[in-house]
Amino acid sequence: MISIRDFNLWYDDFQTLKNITLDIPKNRATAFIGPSGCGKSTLLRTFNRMCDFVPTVRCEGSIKLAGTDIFAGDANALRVRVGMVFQHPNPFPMSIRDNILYGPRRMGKLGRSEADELVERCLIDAGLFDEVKDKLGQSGLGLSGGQQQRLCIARALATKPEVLLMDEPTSALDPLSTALIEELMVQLARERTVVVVTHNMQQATRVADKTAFFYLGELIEAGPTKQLFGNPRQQKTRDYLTGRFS
Ligand SMILES: Nc1ncnc2c1ncn2[C@@H]1O[C@H](COP(=O)(O)OP(=O)(O)OP(=O)(O)O)[C@@H](O)[C@H]1O
Repeated sequence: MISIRDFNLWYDDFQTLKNITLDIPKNRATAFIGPSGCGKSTLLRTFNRMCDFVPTVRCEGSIKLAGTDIFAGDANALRVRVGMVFQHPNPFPMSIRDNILYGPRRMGKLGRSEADELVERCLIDAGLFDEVKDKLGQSGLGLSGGQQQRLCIARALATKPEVLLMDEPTSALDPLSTALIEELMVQLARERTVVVVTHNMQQATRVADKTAFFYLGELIEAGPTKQLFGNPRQQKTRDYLTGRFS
């Protein structure tokens, strides 16, 4: 679904990503792991061109989404296809219903019943419908942290993205909310491509079909999650997984 070839990225003259070549499979979950500062989030953020907002960024190489260069077209059109969920839940200060309709309304007018159906479908897909169905008009900010994160997932699903990027989506949540979101990631990845940055190795083993290990801006190793954790090919991966460095 996403094909990255010889990709390099600099912030000013600091090279953050070095010669990355990687394929992200369609309708699967892929995890990015590695020590803090190795470039996982930077790579994730290039997939929907969030890097465009950082004036000091310079890139070289190619990233294709379903065969098309992501840097060639309009960034907003790309972001409709590539949704994102952040580390800290960030509902907009508006109702649960309006949070979900925010993106679709910017794309065009929606009829009442079409909007109702979309809100219900996104909330069901995000595993939140039963908890909020009687208070869709209330503020999204009144929900618990875990519910807010599921609302953010529902909002990200509303433009029907083919790819969902998740940047440490559970690191601010309690274990129960984390378990719910991990379950959700597995379900979501059946119908769309999910890419998740995580510091939680167990999370990667639970949710990801493929895992990529980064170190100091380089992709050290990528492969099926079972193989990468069970039988890593590179000594550096082995050392990281066994806690020799963090
Ligand atoms: N906007 C920015 N301007 C300058 N440097 C940046 C910017 N964003 C990230 N960096 C630098 O790029 C490097 C990679 O950061 P990035 O956040 O991608 O790493 P990471 O592996 O996701 O780290 P973490 O796990 O701590 O989130 C770091 O050295 C960071 O300081």
